Amino acid sequence: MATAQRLKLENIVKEYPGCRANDGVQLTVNAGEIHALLGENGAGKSTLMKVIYGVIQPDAGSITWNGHPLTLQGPAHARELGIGMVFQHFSLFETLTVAENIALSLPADQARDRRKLEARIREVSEHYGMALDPRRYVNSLSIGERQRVEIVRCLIQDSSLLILDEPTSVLTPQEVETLFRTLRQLSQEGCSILFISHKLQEVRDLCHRATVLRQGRVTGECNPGEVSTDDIARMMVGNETPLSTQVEPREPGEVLLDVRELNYRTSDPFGASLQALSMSLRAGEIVGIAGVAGNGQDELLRALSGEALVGNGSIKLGGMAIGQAKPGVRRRLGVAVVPEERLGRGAVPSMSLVDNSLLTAYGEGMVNKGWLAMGKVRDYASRIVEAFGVRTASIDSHAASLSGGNLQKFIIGREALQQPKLLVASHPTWGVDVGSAVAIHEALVRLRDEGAAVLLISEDLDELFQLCGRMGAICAGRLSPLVNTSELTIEQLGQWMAGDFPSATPSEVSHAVA
Ligand SMILES: Nc1ncnc2c1ncn2[C@@H]1O[C@H](COP(=O)(O)OP(=O)(O)OP(=O)(O)O)[C@@H](O)[C@H]1O
Repeated sequence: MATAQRLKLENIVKEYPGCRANDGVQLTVNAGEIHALLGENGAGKSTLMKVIYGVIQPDAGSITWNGHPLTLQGPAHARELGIGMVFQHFSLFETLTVAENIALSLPADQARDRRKLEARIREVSEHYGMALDPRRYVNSLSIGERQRVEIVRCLIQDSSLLILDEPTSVLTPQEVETLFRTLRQLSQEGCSILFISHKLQEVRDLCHRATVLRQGRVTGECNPGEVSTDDIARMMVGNETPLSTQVEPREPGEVLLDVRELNYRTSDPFGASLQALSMSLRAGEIVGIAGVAGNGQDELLRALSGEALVGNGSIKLGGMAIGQAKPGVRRRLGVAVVPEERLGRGAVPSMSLVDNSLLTAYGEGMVNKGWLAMGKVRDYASRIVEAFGVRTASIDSHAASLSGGNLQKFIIGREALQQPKLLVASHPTWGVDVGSAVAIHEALVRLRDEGAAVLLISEDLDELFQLCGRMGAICAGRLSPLVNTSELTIEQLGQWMAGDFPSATPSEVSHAVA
């Protein structure tokens, strides 16, 4: 018996100024199929998903839905037909409850009877093993629970196609397992799933079929279970791009950053206060900090960057106390920072790449006696785009118009090209394709070899083990000992991530670098 075809796209074209994001895309998704959409950063995946969800209209091409031609009027129309989407950045109101949030996307007749809606939320979430209390306020939910709200919201509307845009990048390994169980169950019940991810092993584990996009065009299809992750990566990035970084060990130099007994009380209700955190970083080494999101990583980055000024405990850079120094002063002393959030914190969405370059790299000869040397700013932006392979129509494009991974490459490039003494990088390869991840890793290793200290905060354990000379974990604002990576097993690191470690005393910290 032939499998029912749920969705068929033919010759979809979508053009933006200076860029053909989708260039004649063909795609079919069958009933009950988990279909991966793969491709390098800027390949056109998110654009295609927005076409399918009715957020944008294609310039050309046709969509067939359950055998019938379709012109989507907008997302509400898509939802009515049974097409649901879970975005990379959730669209929930923090001060409303789960049920209130879900009610907002339902037609009025379904949203009115709140009791009935709450019962339905409980029923759907229990059926799919995603425990959710409809009366809880969204601001009290973890990231994984928020994602559940988005998924349940789609399922309540009887979605028969669920689109997930990089759903696992924000989840802990345990949450990923739960999500995959739910997705497999949905697929067995006939729901189709379109799954965008850069994590190729996950795609192999979960997906029945994969379509690969490159520069807006389909370049291949495969059954991911039958090929290796390297084969899939090659389909995405071609033969020339290396798929992994060679990291030669290197003897580090003098202590550059010295943090002692740092206490910092966070005002973020979902963060973790830093408790007597001590560590030392030497010039010419990459030190990694693993941990489940929300355990103090952001607070540590704020304390080191100067976004938060700390008086309790000490931070010294090259022997100079900087705990009370503002971000601008620290930048002048050679501190560069890559925060986790790209839009809003790493870059201003409505500003061009040129202006975003100026924001942190102004010390690179861009300001002369109070006058801006715009030629230099433009040269700097062009150098970033060139050196880090940032795909953009021009350096005058707004940051918000870049694909997620390309903006990430731009921010890393902007910080790395300043040749900092200390780079603090949080999740530098989040949402970045396999080829670009290698380019970013190489940039970090180059900085190390030029004598910089790099603090790498990441949830990607492969990345940490590959790049770091020493590493440890942060849990509930406490830092484990930082030990030589060659002496650390993944099991031990897992225990440390769960908080099972003795507190490192200041003398142990000194010992670690002696
Ligand atoms: N609103 C927009 N204005 C101008 N260009 C855009 C806009 N949205 C996307 N683009 C461009 O379209 C291309 C495809 O972007 P898209 O976000 O679809 O890529 P992607 O495959 O999802 O990438 P990533 O893996 O990095 O998320 C990119 O070159 C991007 O700069």
